[in-house]
Amino acid sequence: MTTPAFPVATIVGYPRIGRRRELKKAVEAYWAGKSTLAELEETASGLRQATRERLAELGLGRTDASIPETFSFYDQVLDVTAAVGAVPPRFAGFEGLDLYFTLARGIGDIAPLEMTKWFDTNYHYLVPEIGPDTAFSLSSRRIIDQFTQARAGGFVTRPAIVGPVTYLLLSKAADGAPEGFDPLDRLEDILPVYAELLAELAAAGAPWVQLDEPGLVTDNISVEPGVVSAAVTRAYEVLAGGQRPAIFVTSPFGDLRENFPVLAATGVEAIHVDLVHGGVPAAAPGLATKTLVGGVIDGHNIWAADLGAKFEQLEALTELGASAVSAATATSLQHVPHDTADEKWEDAELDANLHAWLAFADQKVVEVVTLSRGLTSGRGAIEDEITASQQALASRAAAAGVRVDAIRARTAALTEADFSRGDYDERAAAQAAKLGLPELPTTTIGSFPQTVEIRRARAAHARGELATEAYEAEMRAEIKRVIELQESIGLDVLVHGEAERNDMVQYFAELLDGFAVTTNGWVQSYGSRCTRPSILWGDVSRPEPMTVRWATYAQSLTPKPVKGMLTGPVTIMAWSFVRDDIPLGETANQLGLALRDEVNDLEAAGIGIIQVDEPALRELLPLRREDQPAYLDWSVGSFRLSTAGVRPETQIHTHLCYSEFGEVIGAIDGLDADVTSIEAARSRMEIVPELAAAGYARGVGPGVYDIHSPRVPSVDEVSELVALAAQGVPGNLLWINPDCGLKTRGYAETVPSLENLVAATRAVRNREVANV
Ligand SMILES: CN1c2c(nc(N)[nH]c2=O)NC[C@@H]1CNc1ccc(C(=O)N[C@@H](CCC(=O)N[C@@H](CCC(=O)N[C@@H](CCC(=O)O)C(=O)O)C(=O)O)C(=O)O)cc1
Ligand SMILES: N[C@@H](CCS)C(=O)O
Ligand SMILES: [Zn+2]
Repeated sequence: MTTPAFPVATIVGYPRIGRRRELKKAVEAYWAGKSTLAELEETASGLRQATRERLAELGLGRTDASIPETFSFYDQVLDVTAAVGAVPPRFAGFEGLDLYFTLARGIGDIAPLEMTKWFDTNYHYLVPEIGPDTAFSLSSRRIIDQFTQARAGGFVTRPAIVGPVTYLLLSKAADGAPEGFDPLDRLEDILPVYAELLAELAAAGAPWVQLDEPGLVTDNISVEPGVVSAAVTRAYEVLAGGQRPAIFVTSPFGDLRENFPVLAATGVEAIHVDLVHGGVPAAAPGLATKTLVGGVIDGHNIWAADLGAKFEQLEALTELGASAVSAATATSLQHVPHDTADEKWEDAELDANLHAWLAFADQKVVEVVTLSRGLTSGRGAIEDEITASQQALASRAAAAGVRVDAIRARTAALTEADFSRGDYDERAAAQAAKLGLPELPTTTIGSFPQTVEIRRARAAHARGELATEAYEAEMRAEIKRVIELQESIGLDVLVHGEAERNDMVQYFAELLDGFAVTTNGWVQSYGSRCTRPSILWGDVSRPEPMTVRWATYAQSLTPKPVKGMLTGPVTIMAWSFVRDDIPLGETANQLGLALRDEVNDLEAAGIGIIQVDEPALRELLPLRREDQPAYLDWSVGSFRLSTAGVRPETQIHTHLCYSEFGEVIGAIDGLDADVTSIEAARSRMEIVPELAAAGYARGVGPGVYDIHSPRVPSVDEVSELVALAAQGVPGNLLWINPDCGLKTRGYAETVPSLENLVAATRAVRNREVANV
């Protein structure tokens, strides 16, 4: 086969939710029965074509495979599950897009696939369930059809698929698989299906295909690195051997390290290296026939690049003896918003300056195209752009608020004592005496359903159509309803319900100095759910209390304790775009201090239990083990800083979810919270024996109600999970709560689910249930 030239400029992927979340709206309308399948397909097809047109307008080639096809209705890992037909038996009877959405969301008693973090991002993928008997066959032609549709619309694009090694590394063993079975054991069986797909793409005229292999940059996986390398060799020996387009393997999120020479020795035609998270690799045999694609533009953050420094990285790649070098992004751009032009910067706190410092997806495409011009025509051809990029960086460094001496002085003066609360047993005794809670206290994680009315009121307030006073009165009325509801259900520790919060991070970013927020900067978090990550550009401080009046209002309505509710420093950082000009640990301490002031103010206002959520604690864990201790040190430290200023009788809670926490139990212990609620229902309490084995001896609330699905768990189901939890957590330390907040749920399922949770707890307390 003659290898077609790899495009000199490309991106690993592009946002697919739409500039105005058109896909979210279309998919949700279809789920709600408000539109037909044909209408959904038409919207999706229109969005794909609009994306291609936009990328061509920004400078990517229309017909040279520069533009990747990275559209997905829900998730790119689920797309492979559908393509290879790896459908667990409980979904038998469903077909097409309805099967696809049922795998994602479940229905009735059919549980969906589990969802978990995609590498170190706030994007979540659906975990494939692979067993020894999973049958693989090419079961969806969508990937081929999308290429053909693009062709009909005047484009020759590059289909992009999660590669076979990463797909299996991200899978979990299906229920009933024998001990010791690993999904990677099925590599030989899945490869023929990938090969068939590649052959079909070649037959449809695709010159290149992209196989995404981020699994090769992490050693944070269950199998040994040597096993991964052997799988890479085998996979690409098989795939390169067949009828196929030229193969481009990407390696976003980290350094390929030992897998770089392994890939170089295979028959693939182009290899991507992430030069944002990793370094320029050493030359390796096999490169002479390959294109090296330098992932120099950060797809996971929003700062405009220093084009001079990026061009130097590309120049270093040209020294390695590859047949050609191209410019690209380090990761897919799905993790950043579409376009800075969609924001009204003149309205923003920081005005037009911020605009000049930023690059969203479209600006990043232009950066890549500019660098590629330097590659083809020499640095001189892009000197003006290099100078402009360096001037923007200089203006950013010098801007007011980027460095605030009083904030730096406060973090510099921190001592060991600021991070420590003293002896847990003494605290526990003081809290028990003060709070007088029953055995197995029941609580929720914080948010109650965000109803259409709440969101509508907030949108009207943002548009200036609803006065602040009226908006706040509506929120107070909602808080009152939620308090009364919890009292009537019989929960022990109440929450105010977070009605006033658009998002648990953005809400705080709007109130803290050092952050900017966007209006249209949506990024997909999972399926149709999106967030607008805030932009952390300067030194952080808290101009005034943020939550105290809401918390005290809620507490004034009930004699039961109401938890104060804050988002922790690590999670605020993980779900914002963080600055890249100072160490993360410094920002974490600034946030820790701002939150500490809030925690102390809540305590002074009479709030006796304060929850500081850290669901993203595991998310930022570095992908290479050697980098993890330093991260855990600053992240755990910043949480402790935020919570260590309170008296012993004030009970500090934290909450963890959306990740597997087994490997960071030391860090959970390090947080030194009095009570930790943790997602556990879907994994049927997997974390409990892990905590027990580690000797964890503070309060724990392993989730007994899976809030990700609209299913109402029965009293028996909840009792069973409580019984399982009780096997690993002593009764005096066990709390009963759902897995996570209820904001994505409706009241129709929330109320009976919480009633069942309380009923199950009472049955256990009354010893009506065995094994407890
Ligand atoms: C708990 N999780 C969170 C993560 N990240 C966050 N930043 N926040 C989280 O809570 N990561 C892990 C998990 C799971 N991830 C998510 C992510 C997103 C959602 C979610 O429910 N998102 C909502 C949008 C939330 C929001 O910002 N709401 C705003 C704006 C609402 C809106 O769209 N308004 C409309 C107008 C409405 C009308 O007029 O009727 C508009 O602006 O067009 C708000 O409430 O004000 C989503 O729908 O995607 C959950 C879990
Ligand atoms: N307090 C938040 C935590 C979500 S992770 C909530 O209940 O939504
Ligand atoms: Zn949660």
